[in-house]
Amino acid sequence: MTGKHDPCCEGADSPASPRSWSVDEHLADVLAAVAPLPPIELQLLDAQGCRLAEDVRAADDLPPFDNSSMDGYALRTADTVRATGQYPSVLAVVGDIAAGAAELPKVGPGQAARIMTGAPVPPGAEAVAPVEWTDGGTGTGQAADAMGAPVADEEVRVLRPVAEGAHIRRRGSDVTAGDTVLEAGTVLGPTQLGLLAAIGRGTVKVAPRPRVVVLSTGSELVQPGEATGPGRIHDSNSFTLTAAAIAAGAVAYRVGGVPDEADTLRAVLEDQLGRADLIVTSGGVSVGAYDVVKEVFADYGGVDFRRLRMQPGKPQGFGRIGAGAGVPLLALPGNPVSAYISFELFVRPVIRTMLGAPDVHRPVVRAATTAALRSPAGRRQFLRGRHHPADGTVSPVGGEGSHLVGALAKADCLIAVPEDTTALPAGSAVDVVLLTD
Ligand SMILES: Nc1nc2c(c(=O)[nH]1)N[C@H]1C(S)=C(S)[C@@H](COP(=O)(O)OP(=O)(O)OC[C@H]3O[C@@H](n4cnc5c(N)ncnc54)[C@H](O)[C@@H]3O)O[C@H]1N2
Ligand code: MOO
Repeated sequence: MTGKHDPCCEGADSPASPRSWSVDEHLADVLAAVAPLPPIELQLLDAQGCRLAEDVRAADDLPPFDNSSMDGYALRTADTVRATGQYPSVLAVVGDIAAGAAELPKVGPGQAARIMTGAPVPPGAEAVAPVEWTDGGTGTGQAADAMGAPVADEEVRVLRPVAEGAHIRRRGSDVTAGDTVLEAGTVLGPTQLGLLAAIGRGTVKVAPRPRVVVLSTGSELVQPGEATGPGRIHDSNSFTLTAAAIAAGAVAYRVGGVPDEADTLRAVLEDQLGRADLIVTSGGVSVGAYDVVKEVFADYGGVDFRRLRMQPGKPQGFGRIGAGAGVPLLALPGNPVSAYISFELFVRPVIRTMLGAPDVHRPVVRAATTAALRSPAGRRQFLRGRHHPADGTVSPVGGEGSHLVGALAKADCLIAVPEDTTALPAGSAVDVVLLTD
């Protein structure tokens, strides 16, 4: 936004609002205000990546009937006991069974039916000889008598004995009717969705992905692809935050570049409220003269603006807006690094909580810093870093400035320096928040 003082990370605290919150206090307050979303029934492909909200049982056996695993001939094993390449068993072909066939010929002694992979095993047959174990047969197996009953038109020579059950996939050998095939809490990927389809489920009950509206405010913002002009910059936050919301498991809607005009912001919010389970804004939460975000949220009531004892990400807003219980809203600072780190520390856990995910927080590991670190007294600092798991070290990337998006894009972790620490020599052990999904 315009009219802002130096957006450095150590802006002066306002004497009018002396209270400040720790990172942990703010996180606890934010998480206390949200809960897992109620489950919904979704079409299978809409449920990809979602967590099952029910135990799923199979209504029927899988496979649902005995069927052939090979293209070949269904036959009786006794007919092939003495079969060899030199002295094949010669069987009369009494039918031709394609996958999906409903009418099946009966296979009697001395008979065989040509059968395709996946086709039902006909009555009387005890095994399937793959076509490679035969001479390939000499007919189509489709001849019928005057009454339409199948008759042997040609023959097939079987070149070796075929054991009982050979190349037959038995009914229920995969899944038995009544089995719990997937348990509540399972994340639905391609193979789980395939299993649901295989047992005939068209829809499934899941924890829905939260619908997150990401909105960046600031009259200086220009959308990427458009020319900037004097004093203008490209809106990057709405992309970072939308992508981060999707990576966290949400469905995200990006609303980029809402100018610092109260009426416009109000209208956009009204418009977006209907499709949001969560609203995330960036910009306008500090003390600038044009920070209309605070003004507009004040109209809704219920949005609290705070200063946190952290760097970056000091100014934060959160609450609920809209009718009834309202929609939870997190208002993040505009500085791009501040916005992203605020997302990782507060918004991501909110999304994970709404998803009912067991892993709400990013993993934290200990590592030795490869460089000396310094940090402001009384604030937990989150430096950007690269983690080297092979030797248990972490290297800071870029400086402290909360505008450094170039360095941010090279980082794969955050280095957390505690509030009471102002300097750490190289080699010191630090907490490292891993950012890789
Ligand atoms: N007098 C004070 N000034 C500032 C303080 C303070 O305590 N006293 N705090 C500083 C800190 S810390 C932060 S963080 C920022 C937060 O400011 P806002 O949330 O009001 O954000 P803006 O003023 O709108 O923007 C700050 C900065 O970020 C750029 N920005 C904003 N939105 C985007 C976007 N979508 N994409 C890319 N860049 C964006 C904006 O142009 C500014 O440079 O306040 C400090 N000031
Ligand atoms: O840049 Mo500001 O560092 O606190 O969020």
